[in-house]
Amino acid sequence: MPAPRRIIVDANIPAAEACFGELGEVRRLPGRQLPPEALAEAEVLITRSITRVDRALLDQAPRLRFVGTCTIGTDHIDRQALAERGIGFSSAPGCNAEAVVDHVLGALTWAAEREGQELEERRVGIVGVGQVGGRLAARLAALGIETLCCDPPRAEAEGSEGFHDLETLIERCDVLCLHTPLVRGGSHATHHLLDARRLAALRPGTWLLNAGRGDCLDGEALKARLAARGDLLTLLDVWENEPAIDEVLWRAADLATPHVAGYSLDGKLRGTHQVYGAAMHHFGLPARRKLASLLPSPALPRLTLDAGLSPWDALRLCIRACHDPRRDALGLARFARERGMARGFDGYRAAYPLRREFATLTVELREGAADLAPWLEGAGFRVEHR
Ligand SMILES: NC(=O)C1=CN([C@@H]2O[C@H](COP(=O)(O)OP(=O)(O)OC[C@H]3O[C@@H](n4cnc5c(N)ncnc54)[C@H](O)[C@@H]3O)[C@@H](O)[C@H]2O)C=CC1
Ligand SMILES: O=C(O)C(=O)[C@H](O)COP(=O)(O)O
Repeated sequence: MPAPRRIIVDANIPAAEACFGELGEVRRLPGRQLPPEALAEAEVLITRSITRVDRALLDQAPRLRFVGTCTIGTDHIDRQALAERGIGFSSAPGCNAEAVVDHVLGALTWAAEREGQELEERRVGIVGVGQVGGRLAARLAALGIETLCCDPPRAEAEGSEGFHDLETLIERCDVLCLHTPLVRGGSHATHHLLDARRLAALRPGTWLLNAGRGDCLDGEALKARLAARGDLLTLLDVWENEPAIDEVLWRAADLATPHVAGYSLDGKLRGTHQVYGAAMHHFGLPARRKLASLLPSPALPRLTLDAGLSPWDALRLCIRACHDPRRDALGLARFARERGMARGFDGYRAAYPLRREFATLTVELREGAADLAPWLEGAGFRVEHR
């Protein structure tokens, strides 16, 4: 198959030239508004989640031979339409799952501090136990936190042991973390999975975190519950109608971030690299570029701890050294104030500060702090003893 010459990439894809430049001429464009003249010529289209690749877009792109999305989620892609036109496709499964889990730990440890509790006092329900939810369950278990998992598709395929239904999680958990993909039809649809009835059933004091997709939760119903009872702690990273999100819900949320849970540099570059590999394979070409050559060394490679910190204080310190979700909440607020919500939401994401994953930080423990090792390793940091 001849190599493609015209490649469109979303403007916010790091290392796009280094990778897709091996195929042909790379043109960066704003993903929400791809110009018709560029689509008319494009043979390869590489997106993130903000480009709706549907029949209307494909009608404008008659030369397209491959579409890639450097994201985990694929709800913005009409895969049936691609298949019908014989257009190759790849997403980047798992690419930023570690980053989302880092973000969840940052958000939950912040909530615990705000409420004057430790996380181990709460039972965490995980809805959607795939790449993200599964890794979250593993890290929470390593920290000694009780978790209940809900994943009906997995329960059906693998047997129900270890899985619970959503009603049980709502009834028994103090924290509910939503990590489902957006699925609009079928027996396991997730659109408004947390609907008015389920939101009303949440126990007073529940911490509700959504880092799946905004449409998995009925925002109007959540707003109504918060206005009527104000008895939930809400940690929202994804929203209905991004980027023009509901500003009343945004103000009501306790921690409101602009869909950046997966925004580590590591996660973004893994996404680019996975899709690059798939595109090269599609065109029968060798993928020579190595992921390691794209990743810079971390700006904060090491931290040293000595005796004196409790495990949770040590964890909070290391977590915040890598990623503090409050910075993203403040960033969204500032950008929204300066530019209006829709432009501010996208603007903050486009200017996202450098963030590396917990696994890039080595925590060196002096002798008096050696007993912190299981906690720090459990949370995802590398540990060395001195
Ligand atoms: N906030 C952010 O920045 C990010 C958000 N995401 C979102 O998180 C989603 C999950 O990511 P992964 O874990 O990597 O995907 P995955 O495909 O590995 O796992 C999703 C899991 O959800 C389960 N599931 C499907 N329908 C369900 C239902 N009705 N109830 C409960 N569970 C259900 C599936 O069986 C699967 O195990 C993505 O599809 C994406 O929408 C992903 C990355 C970053
Ligand atoms: O990977 C996914 O799925 C995500 O939700 C992305 O991390 C979101 O990033 P953008 O595609 O909105 O840049």
